[in-house]
Amino acid sequence: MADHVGQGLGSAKGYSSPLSSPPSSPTSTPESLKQNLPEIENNVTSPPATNKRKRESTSPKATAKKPKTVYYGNKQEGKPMPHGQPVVWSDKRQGLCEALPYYRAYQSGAYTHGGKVLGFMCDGEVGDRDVFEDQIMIARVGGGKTINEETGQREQTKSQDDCALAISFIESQNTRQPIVVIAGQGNTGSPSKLPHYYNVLDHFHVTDVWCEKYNSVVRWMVRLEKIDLAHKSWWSAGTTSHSHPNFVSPKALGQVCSICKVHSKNIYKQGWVCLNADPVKAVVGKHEKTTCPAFFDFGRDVDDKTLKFTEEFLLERTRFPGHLTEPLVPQMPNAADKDVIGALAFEESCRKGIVCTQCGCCSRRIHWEKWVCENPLCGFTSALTPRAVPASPAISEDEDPKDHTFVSKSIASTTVDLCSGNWAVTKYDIPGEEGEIVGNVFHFKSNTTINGQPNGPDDLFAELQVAKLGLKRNPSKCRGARNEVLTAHWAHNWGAPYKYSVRQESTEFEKAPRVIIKALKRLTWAGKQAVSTGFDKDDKGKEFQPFNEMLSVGYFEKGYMGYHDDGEATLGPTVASISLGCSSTMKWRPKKKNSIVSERERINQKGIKKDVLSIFLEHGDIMVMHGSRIQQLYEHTVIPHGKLRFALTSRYIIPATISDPIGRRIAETAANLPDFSSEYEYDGSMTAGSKIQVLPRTKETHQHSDAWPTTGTVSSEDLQETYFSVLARMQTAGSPTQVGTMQTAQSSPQAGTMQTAHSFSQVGTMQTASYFSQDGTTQPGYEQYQYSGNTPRLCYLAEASATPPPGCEHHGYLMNLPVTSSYEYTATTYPPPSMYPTYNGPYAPVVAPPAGPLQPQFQQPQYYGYNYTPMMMAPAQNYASMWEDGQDERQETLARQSGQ
Ligand SMILES: O=C(O)CCC(=O)C(=O)O
Repeated sequence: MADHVGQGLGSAKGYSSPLSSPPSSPTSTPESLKQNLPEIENNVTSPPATNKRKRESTSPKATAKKPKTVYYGNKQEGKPMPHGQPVVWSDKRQGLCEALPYYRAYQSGAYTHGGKVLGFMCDGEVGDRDVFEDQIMIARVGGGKTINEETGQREQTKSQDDCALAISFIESQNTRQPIVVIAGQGNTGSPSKLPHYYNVLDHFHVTDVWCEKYNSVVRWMVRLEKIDLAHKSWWSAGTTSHSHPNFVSPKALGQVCSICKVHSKNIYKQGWVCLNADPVKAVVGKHEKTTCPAFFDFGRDVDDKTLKFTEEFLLERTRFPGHLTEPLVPQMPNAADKDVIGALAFEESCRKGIVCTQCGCCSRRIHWEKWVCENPLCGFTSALTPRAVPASPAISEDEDPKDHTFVSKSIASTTVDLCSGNWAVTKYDIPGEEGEIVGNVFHFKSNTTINGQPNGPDDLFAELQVAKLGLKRNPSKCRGARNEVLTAHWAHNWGAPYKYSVRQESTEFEKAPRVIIKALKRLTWAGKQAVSTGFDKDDKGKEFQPFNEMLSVGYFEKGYMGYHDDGEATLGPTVASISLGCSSTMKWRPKKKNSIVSERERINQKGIKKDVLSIFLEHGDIMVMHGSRIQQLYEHTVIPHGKLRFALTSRYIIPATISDPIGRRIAETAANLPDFSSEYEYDGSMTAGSKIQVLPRTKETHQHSDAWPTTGTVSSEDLQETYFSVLARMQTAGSPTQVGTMQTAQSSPQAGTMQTAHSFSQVGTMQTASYFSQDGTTQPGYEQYQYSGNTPRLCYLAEASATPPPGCEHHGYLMNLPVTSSYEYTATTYPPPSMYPTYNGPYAPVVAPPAGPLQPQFQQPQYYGYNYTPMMMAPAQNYASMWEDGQDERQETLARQSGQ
């Protein structure tokens, strides 16, 4: 390894997520990966032999498969095989842009940031004088090409005067900025056959940026030299030998121009020429070109198309004067990132792609819950378990709702009085081309009371975070192609399949998680309200059609849904959606091909119009659009303002419009509601959905200990140390009803009793370590608890999922987990098990402590946010009847606790 490479990478801070504290795992460097890459044989690349990068979750199968190199019908047929393989590659442009911090250029051939070039793409459009060798690249810089109507080729027909990209290359050279070069299979000049469509070559540095003429047209050129010259480049033809760099000779010497006094190198075989055509220079406060009059004047007739570079210019080598600070393989977000205070694992860095540590494939985050390598032959996956995000205003960026609200003068707004509940509803009348009303947008404004209702928005938000929603990003353009573009949000459809331009998977309502059905009921209520007060309310026959579909959409930080309409011919006139999580702005603008405009209108060149309505949606708000013509005349977009948001949107798909009878049957069956759906009927009232009794609460403050890890196995020593301590620790700031992280420990020194450590790192997922003491010896591990129901105010049920050790009984808990930011949590009792339709197993009753000597901690029954039998393993019996029996006693205890 060359010294400079080692040095640079040693100090690499990595392109890891902005969440990064110093990574806990070693940074994977290009060098280390290179060393691990075996020589290519029969076009097959083996994965690196070892990879120590820490991952929170990785498919165990990942290392077993050997990804094969895929060759396309590229422009390099007949070229020799390369000496090695790229450590980073992609077959999708979006993959590169999402996974590589040094190449976020979706369109252009170079990625600039802070006025410097960080990444450069050499794909098609190879110029006559371009050079692509083992150690150097020479290429034309930037734009200015148009289609030549005669040849049909893209050609540069006009001189490039000021070239912003050339200035950025000069800045990279001056600041010693390494540039990563990527080569595409469209490049005819590569010395070998490139194995993937996009292949990351290596770090280069700029040695020369100059202006030349080609076909009498001025153009900018750049010469880049590979930084690590000590090792043979992977793209060298397999048969060529590696030439070690000579930094002394040859050198392309030059001379000073007698007119402008500026030195130019001697780079053309045809002779020296002045190359001074600075892109722009600031001269006394203004920008002025300082091109020398002798620029590109050879003093004789020279056909500029036939110019050739001198051997010296091609062979000279320049030691890179800077340092490599960023690796070719960016660090993927890892557990250390997640442990940074405030990090949720929904940050933009987690929305981005990764470079697969097994095969180097740039992989977009297609699945909501994990990264899956996009190389179909690999199988690597990686995940970060997200934090439980509380339903709190704190999860929205600091936005002023007024700044996100706009109502065009042509739109009348009125307040709608609903007969039930305390929703504040605003109705907007949306005009057509003649000013007639074509539909309404309703904004149902929620509030903390509505949000906190059982099965209300807070509960829905908590449940959505743990439900299996199958959310995926789907192609919005060019499905399967190199330029395929995935949406900036994740989605999954429920009920009748909803077919629109973005194709996605759909699951019938009967298989949907309960949260979908609960939300559907709320949207159905809102839709009905809207239709009964909408612009066509008097039009008989325009009855509300209950929704038979729901699109669940999830957004990470910086996700969005672009302008679109819900105007498919198969859809009914009403669309309703509920917003959960961070706030967002929803905006409507008239489509191009109609005469509707906003008073702010200044139609831009592409005919795109300004928004006529913009509303600020907060957690719990419901939006309803009613009127098909809204969809014909307008399009809408949604831009969230925070790290996590869900939107559940329902529509009515008209079965009669599905011409294929099988498709119609499938849609009808998929829309059947599960039997339990009637439990979640919603009528807008304040008591709606409160089948679950809300009982009095008390607050207790408990000892706080940091001794425990938030995840992982807890040793019995840990248990002893934190003997019967309760830790309720908030991981996220916000209101006192948020669910945070909670760890509990209970223990008993007696044979036949039990020690338990509970560590809650997110709503609904509990990591546990349990130790059963049978005969004085501790037997670790047996329980893995699962929860059913995941809402802050619902009781939680922990159920052992494996068989207990001999002599131990199955054991269950009822729990409740509201956690406040001051290390207090609210102890709430819970209604009888019959109130919990999702659970049919046994419940641990609250009973008195066992007889006999006890540790002081166990001498009183404890109520730590949940009631349980402190140390005794309850024998299997009829818990439900025991519950009933203990009811009075519990009420008394509660009354005592709440000082009544
Ligand atoms: O509220 C949202 O995020 C998007 C709703 C929407 O426009 C849709 O699903 O079509």
